[in-house]
Amino acid sequence: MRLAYRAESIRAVEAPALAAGEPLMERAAYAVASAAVAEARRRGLALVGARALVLVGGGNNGGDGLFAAAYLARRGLLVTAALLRERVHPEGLAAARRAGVRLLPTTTPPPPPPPAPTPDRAAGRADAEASSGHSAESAESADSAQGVDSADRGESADRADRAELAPVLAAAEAAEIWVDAIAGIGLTGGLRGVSGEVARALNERRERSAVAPLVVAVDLPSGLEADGGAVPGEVLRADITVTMIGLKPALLLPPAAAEAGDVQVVDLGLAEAVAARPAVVRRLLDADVADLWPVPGPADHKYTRGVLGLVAGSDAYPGAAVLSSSGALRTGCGMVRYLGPAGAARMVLARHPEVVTAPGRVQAMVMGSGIAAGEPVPEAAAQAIADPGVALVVDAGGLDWLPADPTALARRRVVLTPHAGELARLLDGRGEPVERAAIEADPGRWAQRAAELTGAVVLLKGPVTVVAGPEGAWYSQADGTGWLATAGSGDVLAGIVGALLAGSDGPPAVLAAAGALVHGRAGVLAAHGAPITASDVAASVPEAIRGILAH
Ligand SMILES: NC(=O)C1=CN([C@@H]2O[C@H](COP(=O)(O)OP(=O)(O)OC[C@H]3O[C@@H](n4cnc5c(N)ncnc54)[C@H](O)[C@@H]3O)[C@@H](O)[C@H]2O)[C@@H](O)CC1
Ligand SMILES: Nc1ncnc2c1ncn2[C@@H]1O[C@H](COP(=O)(O)OP(=O)(O)O)[C@@H](O)[C@H]1O
Ligand SMILES: [K+]
Repeated sequence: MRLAYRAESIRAVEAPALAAGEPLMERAAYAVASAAVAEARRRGLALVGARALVLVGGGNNGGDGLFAAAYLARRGLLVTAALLRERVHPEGLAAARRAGVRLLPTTTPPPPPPPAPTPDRAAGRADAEASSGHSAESAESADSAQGVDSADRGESADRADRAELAPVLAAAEAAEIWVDAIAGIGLTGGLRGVSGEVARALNERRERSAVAPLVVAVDLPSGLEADGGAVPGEVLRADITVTMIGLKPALLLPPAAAEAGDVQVVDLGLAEAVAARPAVVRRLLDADVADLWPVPGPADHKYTRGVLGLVAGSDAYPGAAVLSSSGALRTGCGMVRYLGPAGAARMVLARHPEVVTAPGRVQAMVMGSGIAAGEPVPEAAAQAIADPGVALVVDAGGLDWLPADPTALARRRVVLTPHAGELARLLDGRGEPVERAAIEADPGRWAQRAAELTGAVVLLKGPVTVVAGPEGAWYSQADGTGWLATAGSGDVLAGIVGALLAGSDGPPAVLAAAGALVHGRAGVLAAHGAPITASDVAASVPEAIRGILAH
């Protein structure tokens, strides 16, 4: 399982270690430099003489970057550190200077107090330094700036303009490696001022360049806020993110996580301490799914394995009945009872003669797939909603059938499986109008809100599937492929999750996440890099499970 921790947990873990004098920053920096070197080698880059640009912010993230710059310089790279703040980490700066890192200030120091004004020289020095390469002198100008950190004085204090950024852009142009140490867990709000400008300019530059640089982010791609999945503004997109102590929520949650590239966790020797903190985002791996999978034992019979009821499909969308049945049957439960309209039932039986259409006891019920919004509640669905012993998977049109009072479902095992459009409708119906686009911009937040408002677990479908439980933690599964974006693939998922709820007493959130993993994997296996139908996804479910259980 991959686990992500809030920034406050990371800080709580690092504080005693820092107080005890553990050299966390040196370890972090060494890991960043090593990751950059390893990836550069993998790309066939000759290290000695290669150029690296380290973007340095004013906090400890910048400190990591400066120490990493020093390591890289000692490995023979030609390293430039762009100092995006007037004040940067002093020990880091000293280390970088000792290692021969070329230092490039970018901000103009504030005007000195009257009555003895002195010329504002830093920008001039930066320019001069850019052309002369005299690092020591320019470092001094950055070091000796007397003003408070620009961030402390608000946005207007970041007085870099395009001209002052020119040397940074020139250094970026020349560099094969960019190390992003602008900000990490200390960032609040979207990147402002010079940092935002640099990130924007470098993103543009990278899009245009024939040979893209290797971008290594320190802790987080700068511009992401650690604790959520939203992208609050410009973010410097990374190929590799080396993150310290533990994953941050932004590195697992969509859409932020897509900015981070390949994420490497460096525990800095604090793995045990961080494991004692609450994880707010989890990502199941195959071994986790294997551990929870309901594998039948010798004493099992079909009723102990669980019976799943299906109220899915309609005259308008009969295929959903077949697809959710297929998903459930391939996932494996003792019996599938199809309880939808007669026309769809005939189609289900033609494809799956093993499905039972007689009413009877069920452990779980899938309802709503292939049923339009606004349809009345079918009797079988109403009975299941009223029976606290039945676990529910509620999809599509079924989302309208839920009780308005969230406490009604509070102790039930209920999983809602909307996509963003259906979630927007659900939230609107509960007095929180929100656009589909806003949900897609922060799926974790809105899935969580829907969980609070309904009392159910909410599995929000999308390129990354987010599962939110009313207790306030997420699962985030990114196991699928874009080929899964095909009509009916969500019906298959509902069947998979339903079969898991029928066959296991496990907590619904983790079973929903396991269902998303299996569905995603089945999609990948079925697709093999080519288009698939939802039926193909269902057909590949056993192969996905076989691979997982072989773990
Ligand atoms: N304390 C330590 O020794 C360790 C710290 N670590 C590093 O330190 C980082 C946290 O350091 P800090 O708490 O100093 O914070 P950061 O360095 O992450 O961020 C603070 C900097 O970002 C600027 N900033 C904040 N919001 C901004 C915005 N919206 N736009 C532009 N600039 C903005 C601030 O002015 C400041 O310069 C971690 O992410 C990690 O990289 C790790 O090296 C582990 C050890
Ligand atoms: N780009 C993507 N990458 C991975 N999975 C995706 C992507 N787009 C959609 N999916 C998955 O495909 C399924 C589509 O479900 P849904 O939107 O309900 O379709 P339908 O209603 O037609 O069945 C969901 O499981 C979703 O997570
Ligand atoms: K960073």
